[in-house]
Amino acid sequence: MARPNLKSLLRLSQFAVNLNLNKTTQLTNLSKSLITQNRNFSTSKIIRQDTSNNNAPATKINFYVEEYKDKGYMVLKFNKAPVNSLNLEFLTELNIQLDKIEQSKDIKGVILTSHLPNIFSAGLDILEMYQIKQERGTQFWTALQETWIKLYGSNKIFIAAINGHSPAGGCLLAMSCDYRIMTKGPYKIGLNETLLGIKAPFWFRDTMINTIGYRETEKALQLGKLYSPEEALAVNLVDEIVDANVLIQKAEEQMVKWCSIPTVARELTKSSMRRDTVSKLIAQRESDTQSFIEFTQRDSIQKSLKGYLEAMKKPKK
Ligand SMILES: CC/C=C\C/C=C\CCCC/C=C/C(=O)SCCNC(=O)CCNC(=O)[C@H](O)C(C)(C)COP(=O)(O)OP(=O)(O)OC[C@H]1O[C@@H](n2cnc3c(N)ncnc32)[C@H](O)[C@@H]1OP(=O)(O)O
Repeated sequence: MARPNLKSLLRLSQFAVNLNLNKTTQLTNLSKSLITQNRNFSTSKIIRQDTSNNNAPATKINFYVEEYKDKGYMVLKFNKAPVNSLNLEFLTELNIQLDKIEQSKDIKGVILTSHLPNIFSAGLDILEMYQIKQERGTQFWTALQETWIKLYGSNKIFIAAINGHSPAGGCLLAMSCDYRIMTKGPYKIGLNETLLGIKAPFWFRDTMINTIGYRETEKALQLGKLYSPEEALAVNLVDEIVDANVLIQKAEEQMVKWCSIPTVARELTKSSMRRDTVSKLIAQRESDTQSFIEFTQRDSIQKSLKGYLEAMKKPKK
C-alpha cells in the first residue's frame, strides 16, 4: 500500500481527527450494543468541521467511558486510531475527562486502557513537534503538563491496563497511574526520547525515578530503553504481566482491592508521596513550556524529528 509523503502526512494529521460518518455509525452501534449488555457505557465526542469536505461535519470518538458507579470505578478507553498519539485535541479532551473524574463523588478509581488492539499509546504526536509553531506548541505543551498534573496529582485510584505498545508519552501516562498491568506479547514500554534525538523533560524523568529508581532510570533514559513486558516487570516499571484475555479482569480485581482501603488514609498517603514532584512542575510551568518551544525549534531537533517521521513511514518488511 502506498504510504503518504510528509506533506500529505501533515495534511492528514490536520484532518486525522475526523472519521467519516460511516465509521461513526459503526461506533455508535458498538456503544449501543454495549448498553444493551447492561453496561453504563458512554462515549465522548469531538465534533468539528471537516475542512476537507465543506458539507460534512464529522464526529470522532476519542474515548469510551464505562462507568460502574455501584462499584465505585470506571474504565476509560483511549480510541484515537491508529495509535492513540497524544495531540492537542486528544489531550484537551482527556483533561476534561480527568476533571469530571476528580469531581465525581461516585468514582473512586479509573482503569485506563485502550480500545485499540496492540497499542496503549504511541506517546506524543510527533507532528505536534515537527515544524512547530509557537502558539500551537504552547497550547500543546500546556495541555500535556495539565494532563500529567491532573493524573499524577490525582487522589483517585488509577490502574493502567496496558494492552500493547506504550512508548514515551504512553509510558508517562502509565507511570502516572498507581498500578500497572501489562499484556504479555511483543510489546514495548519505556521512555525512548533519546532515540528521537530529544531529551525527556525533567518531570518525565522524575516520574520514572519515582517508579523504577534512580540507577535504572539513568540507564533507561540515556539509552532510550524500550522494555519488553518481562523486562518491565523485572524493574517494576509494571507491577504484573498477564495474558490479554484476562487483562481487564485482573485490573478490576486490583481496583476492588485498592477501593477497599480507607479512602482518606490512602489519599493522604498518595498525595504525600507525589506532592513534591507535582509542585516542582507547577512552579516551573512557564519556563518548562519556553524550554520546549526553544528546544523543538532548533534545526538539529527538527532534523531528528524529520528523520524519525520518515523512518516511521518506510514500508515495513
Ligand atoms: C521542557 C522540555 C524541554 C526539552 C524537551 C524537548 C522536547 C520535548 C520532548 C517531549 C517528550 C516526547 C515524548 C513522546 O512521546 S515522543 C513520541 C515517541 N513515540 C514513539 O517513538 C512511537 C513511534 N511509533 C511507533 O514506534 C509505532 O508506531 C508503534 C507505537 C510501535 C505502533 O506500531 P504499528 O502498530 O506498527 O503502527 P505504525 O508504526 O504503522 O503506525 C501507524 C501510524 O501511526 C503513525 N504514528 C505512530 N506513532 C506516532 C506518533 N507518536 N506520532 C504521530 N504519528 C505516529 C505512524 O507514522 C503510522 O502512520 P501512517 O500514516 O503510516 O499510517
